Amino acid sequence: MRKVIIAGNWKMFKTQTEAQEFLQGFTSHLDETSEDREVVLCVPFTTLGIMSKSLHGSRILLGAQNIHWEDSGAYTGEISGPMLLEFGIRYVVVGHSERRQYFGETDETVNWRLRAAQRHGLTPILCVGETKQQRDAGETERLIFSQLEKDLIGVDQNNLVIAYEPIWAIGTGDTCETTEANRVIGLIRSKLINPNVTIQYGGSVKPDNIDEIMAQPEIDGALVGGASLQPESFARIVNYQ
Ligand SMILES: O=C[C@H](O)COP(=O)(O)O
Repeated sequence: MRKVIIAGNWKMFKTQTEAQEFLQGFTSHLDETSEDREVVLCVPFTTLGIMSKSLHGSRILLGAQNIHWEDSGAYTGEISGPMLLEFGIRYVVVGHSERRQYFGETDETVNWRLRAAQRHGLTPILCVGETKQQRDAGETERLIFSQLEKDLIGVDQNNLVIAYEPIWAIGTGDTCETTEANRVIGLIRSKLINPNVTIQYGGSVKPDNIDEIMAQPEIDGALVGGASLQPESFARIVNYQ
């Protein structure tokens, strides 16, 4: 039985005050019927402290958006596993396309970060996905298989979540056809040693498309950016039918 995980990725949004305001609205909108799924918020480092306190005893789990591969060292601007563990987090996003595109993340550094997360008992959410150009050139499968092959060297597939995020669908409102997302996720699963890895879809997930996305047999959850910033819209996504 595969675990269903709906995760919000706040990216570089929300101050501590805004994070607390979000939680007040969000928790009151969660349905009891959604208890069969895990709810995760991957928040900016600066809100981990306040979120950790506010979520104590709650069903909502906390995640970070990056982790360095070393435990400490001269790496200005980076955050390590032991630093994250102090906040009681369970998940960490690794290899998001924005990290790959704007911050020089490579498959090699993604692999190091994945293994560091697991070394500290955290569950990494590995993001893979193709650009519009790669899709149009018919390179989607080759690119994703290459990412998986390189990123997963030495990674324990029993403590792993994968998010298929077509880059052209991120923040654009241009959602991937649900049947196509299902097809690609099925292909990703076929390349794994552990077929029970939770594989999410990410890219313009909204309250009005989540039911259709989650009805697809290969899709085990969602990694939600923009629509996770508003309490009502993220609660509607978590409460999908
Ligand atoms: O991590 C989340 C994804 O990048 C999706 O972002 P989005 O829901 O704003 O398209």
